[in-house]
Amino acid sequence: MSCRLSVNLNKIAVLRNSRGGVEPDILRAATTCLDAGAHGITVHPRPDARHTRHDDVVALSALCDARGVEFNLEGNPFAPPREGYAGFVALCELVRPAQATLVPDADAQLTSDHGFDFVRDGASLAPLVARLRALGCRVSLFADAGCDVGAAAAIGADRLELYTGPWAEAFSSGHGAEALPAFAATARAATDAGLGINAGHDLSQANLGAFLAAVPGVEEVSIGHALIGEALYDGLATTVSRYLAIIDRAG
Ligand SMILES: CC(=O)[C@@H](O)[C@H](O)COP(=O)(O)O
Ligand SMILES: NCC(=O)COP(=O)(O)O
Repeated sequence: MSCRLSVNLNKIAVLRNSRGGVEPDILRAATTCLDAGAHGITVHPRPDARHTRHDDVVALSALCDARGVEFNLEGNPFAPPREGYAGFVALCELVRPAQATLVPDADAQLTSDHGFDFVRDGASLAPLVARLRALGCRVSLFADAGCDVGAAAAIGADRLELYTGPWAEAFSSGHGAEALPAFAATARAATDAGLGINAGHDLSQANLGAFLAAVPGVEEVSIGHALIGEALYDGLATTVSRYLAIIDRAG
């Protein structure tokens, strides 16, 4: 199975918002990534609208629909709406993303840093997952390596997205080999339970190949922070094609 690459464009919006206005243009960035072969676009609009905003979600969703590629919308379904942020489920109802990825982030969190506690949150997640699936979305749940896969499978989602922050941290401190077995075991258990596997957070050109080589069945990676940073040096299209080459080599 060949893994697919969804490029997260949050960081393009960070740069744009730092000055107001429309540059860098998030639609142009998305088009460049897709032209370079990326399989889809991800955004994770946050309630404080610090990067991607309501209008970005609408415009990127339309672009992905027109291009026939996956739009992956991430967010916390329990975060209340506020001015400028309709709420995750309301956004999904509006744009019907091909994939809805549920992430348990607190409102003011710097970035995502953990998956769901499926035993604790299963009963509240199940009806939301059913509602999103009824919209036609594939539903993915953000999950820690070592999570309770049985409890996750009972919720009725299609996939788990493995939170790879701990992998990236272990890799950069020279302890990657110690971190991988928990990811591989969780991926195997999820596959056995009928769940697909996505992965994301702090994946980079440096750490992606080793992750894919060790963790079976990863169907999609969503990558933003490192990819946009690397693109400052090498250009967005070249950087996307380098990720695709890493994915190809991993089989
Ligand atoms: C779920 C996940 O790991 C990413 O979506 C990450 O949260 C990106 O969000 P930021 O760009 O706000 O860090
Ligand atoms: N789901 C993970 C994602 O979209 C991108 O995370 P990151 O590469 O920005 O850390």
